[in-house]
Amino acid sequence: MDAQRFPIGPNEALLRAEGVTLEYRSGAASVRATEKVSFEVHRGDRLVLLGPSGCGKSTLLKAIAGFITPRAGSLTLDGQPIVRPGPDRIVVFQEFDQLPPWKTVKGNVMFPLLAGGMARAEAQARALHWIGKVGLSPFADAFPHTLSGGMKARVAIARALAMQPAILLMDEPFAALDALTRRSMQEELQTLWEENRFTMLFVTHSIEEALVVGNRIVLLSPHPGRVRAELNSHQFDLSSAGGEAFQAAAQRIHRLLFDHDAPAPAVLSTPLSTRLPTALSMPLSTRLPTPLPTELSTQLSTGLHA
Ligand SMILES: Nc1ncnc2c1ncn2[C@@H]1O[C@H](COP(=O)(O)OP(=O)(O)OP(=O)(O)O)[C@@H](O)[C@H]1O
Repeated sequence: MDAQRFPIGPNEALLRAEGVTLEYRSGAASVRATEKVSFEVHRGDRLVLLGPSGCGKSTLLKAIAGFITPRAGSLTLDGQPIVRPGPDRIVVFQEFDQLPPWKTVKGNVMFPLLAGGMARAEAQARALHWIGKVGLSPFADAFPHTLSGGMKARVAIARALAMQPAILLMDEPFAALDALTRRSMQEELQTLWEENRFTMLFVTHSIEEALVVGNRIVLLSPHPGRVRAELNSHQFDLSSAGGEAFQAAAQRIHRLLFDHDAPAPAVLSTPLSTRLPTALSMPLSTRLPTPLPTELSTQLSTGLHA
């Protein structure tokens, strides 16, 4: 991998959402998915959009991917307005059956590279590099139906990173996986990020996943999504899951999202200088899975502790 492809600038905003209101229209009816949402993703960030089901997370990701035009506000990447889809923004979804079943793992990863005009030999080398990075070298010639859910997730991530996007957009990529596989995928994603320092925008409605995966978290209110708070979470990883500080952070997030009597947080008034300046301060410690306390296996779809 050409390390130059994922440069980290000092405190540099790569993606900017400013006052983004998104709506779905059907005839005279319209559904407002988000309202005046603002946040920034810096180069090398692992920013998580966290909020309950229906708060507009996926819609925001679709708008950033260029499939939906904001009703109000603006989205820019590297200072340029986002007006259409492009190879600089690749989305990984949770439906891994998006992998064409008639193509091998290698064929799946090569496909968008070839479609983008890359020479076959280069596409193959690039594909094999990323297949190796996600630990699937022995399965390069396997077909998707012979792979587990976690392996399909790895192929989707390899395919996305092989495109060397400016930003990787992940829409609950591990939500369909069993709990153990989900945890190992979160860990593998961390390892990949530590090795390659790509920029990622990750959508989830799991508080624990947000704390483990992100270096910053933007909390969205229930429908229509508005920014409720922005928090640093770079100090957490799978090894801290279940610890006191982790539980306190999870409970605080839960209160911010659902306790309307909680004091209003510093929504967007958090000065940029107090945000995590770069993703470089993420500890590079080895991550040892520890069991999550059951009271914290919080899924926000219900708004209640599970
Ligand atoms: N194609 C559509 N047409 C009309 N309304 C839609 C469409 N897609 C989503 N919505 C509505 O927009 C709102 C936001 O949906 P969205 O899928 O972005 O939420 P979400 O936060 O990603 O939810 P989840 O976590 O359940 O995936 C919801 O009220 C949803 O019903």
